[in-house]
Amino acid sequence: MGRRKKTDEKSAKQIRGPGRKAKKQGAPTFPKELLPADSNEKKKLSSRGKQRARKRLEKDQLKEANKKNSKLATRVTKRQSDGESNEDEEEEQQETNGFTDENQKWLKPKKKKELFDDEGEGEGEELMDEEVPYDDEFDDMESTTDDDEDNDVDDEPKLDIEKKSKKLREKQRQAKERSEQELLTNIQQQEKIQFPSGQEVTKDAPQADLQLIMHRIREVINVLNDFKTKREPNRSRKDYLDLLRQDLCNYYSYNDFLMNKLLDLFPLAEIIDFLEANEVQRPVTIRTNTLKTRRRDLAQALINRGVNVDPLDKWTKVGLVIYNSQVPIGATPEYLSGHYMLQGASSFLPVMALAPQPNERVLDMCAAPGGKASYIGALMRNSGILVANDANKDRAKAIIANTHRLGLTNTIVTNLDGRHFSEHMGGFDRCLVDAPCSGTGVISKDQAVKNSKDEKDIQRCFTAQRQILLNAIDA
Ligand SMILES: C[S@@+](CC[C@H](N)C(=O)[O-])C[C@H]1O[C@@H](n2cnc3c(N)ncnc32)[C@H](O)[C@@H]1O
Repeated sequence: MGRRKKTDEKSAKQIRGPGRKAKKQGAPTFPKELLPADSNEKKKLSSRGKQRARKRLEKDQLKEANKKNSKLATRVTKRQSDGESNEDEEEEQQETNGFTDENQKWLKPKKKKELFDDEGEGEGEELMDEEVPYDDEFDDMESTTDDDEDNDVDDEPKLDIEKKSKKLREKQRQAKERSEQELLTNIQQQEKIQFPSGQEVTKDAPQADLQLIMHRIREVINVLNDFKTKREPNRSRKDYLDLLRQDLCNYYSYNDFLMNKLLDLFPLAEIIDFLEANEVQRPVTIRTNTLKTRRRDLAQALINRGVNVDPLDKWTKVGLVIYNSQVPIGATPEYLSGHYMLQGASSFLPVMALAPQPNERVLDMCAAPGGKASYIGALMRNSGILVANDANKDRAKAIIANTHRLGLTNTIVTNLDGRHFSEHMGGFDRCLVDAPCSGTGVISKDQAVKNSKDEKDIQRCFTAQRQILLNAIDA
C-alpha cells in the first residue's frame, strides 16, 4: 500500500510538471486541431461539451508525453551522478522526444492503468509498484509477468520483473506444496480414525479439543456413508456408531439416551443439521389478530413505537417477525388491546392444516395458553363454537385471559382431562390435539432438555398422547 501511495504522489507531481513544460514546447509540437488549448481559447471551449472533451484529450496526451520526458531526465541525472555513461540515455531521451512528438496524432488518451502499463516497459520502478497488488493472486501475476518478459526491450526493468516473477513463482510453488501436504494429511487422517479405548471414550472426551471432535464426527459420518470401501477391516459398523454417538454427545452436550433416540430418528445426512439448528435462537414472531386489526396497520403501529418488524414470510398473511425492539413486545398498548399474539412461526402451521371454517364446531383439546386456539377463533371469524380445553387449571386460566384480550366471543374454555373428554362432549367438525410432549422439538428455547430426559419421560408422553388422540377421534 505504501509503495502504491508513493506512485500516486509521484504521478500527481508529474501532472503538475508537464503542464508547465507543455507551454515551453510551443505549438509546432502538436497537430492543428489540438492547438487551441491556450488560455484565450478556454472560454470558447468550455461553452461546448464537445470542445471541452477535446481539450481534455489534448491535456492527457501532453501529460503523458511530458511525464515520460521528465522521468527519463530524472533517470539520466541519477545515472550521471552514479558515474555511469550517459550517452545511451541521451540517445534514448532523443528517441523518446521524437516518439512523443511524432505520435501526437495517433496517441489517444488512455485510462490511467493502461498509461502506467505502457510506462512500465521502460520504468522498472513503476512496474514494481503496479505489481504490488497482485502479490497474492498467483494466476494473475503469472500471466502479467509472462507478458512483460515477451514485450520488454529495456534490460533494467526486465531484471526487476524477473526478480519479482521469480519470487512470486517461488511463493506459488510453496503454496502448492503446502496445500498438497494438507490434502495428504487429511487423507491420512481420514484413512485412520483414532478410536479411543472403551473407558477412554467417556473419560477423555470432555477434555478433548472440540474442533478435533467435530473433525472426527465428519470423518466417521463419511465412513458410515460408504462403509464397504472406507471402513477399517477390523472395525464394525457398531464401533463407528458408538464413536459417533459419543462424540456428538460431547460436542453438543446431550445425554446418551437422547442422542441415541435422535440417531434412530434422523438419517446421518440430517443429524448435524438438526443439532446445529438447536443451537440457534429462533426469531421472535407475532401473529396479527385479524379480529381486531390488519397486519399492515399493526406493523405501522409497532414501527412507530421503535419496533423493527417485517412480514414473516410468503406462506403467512398474519405473521410478523421482530428483529429488535425498544419496548417490551409483551407489554405494548397493541399487545394489551389484543392486536397480536406472541407466537412461534411453526405453531401457525397446525392451525393452517386444520383449516377451521366459520360456523363449525371446533375442539382444541390441549389449548393452554391459547395461541393456536385464538388463531382458530380468528379463522372462524368469531362464528360457530370453539371449545378450548386444558387439563391444567392454572394454564386454563391463561386461555380465558387471552380469549378476553383478543376479543374471542365464540369460545368456551373447559378444564377437562383430554383422555376422557368425549365422555362430556362430542359432535365436533374438527379437533386439534397439541398434546403434551417431551420438549425435544424446542431445545433451542430450553437447553436443559438435552440432559433432563430419559426413557420414562418419553414413555409417559407417548402413552398420554395416544390416549388423548383416541379420545379426540371419539369427540
Ligand atoms: C403443548 S401445550 C399446548 C399449547 C397450546 N396448544 C398453544 O398453542 O398455546 C400442551 C398442553 O396440554 C395440556 N395437557 C396435558 N395433559 C393433558 C390432558 N390429559 N388433557 C388435556 N390437556 C392436557 C398441558 O397442560 C399443556 O397446556
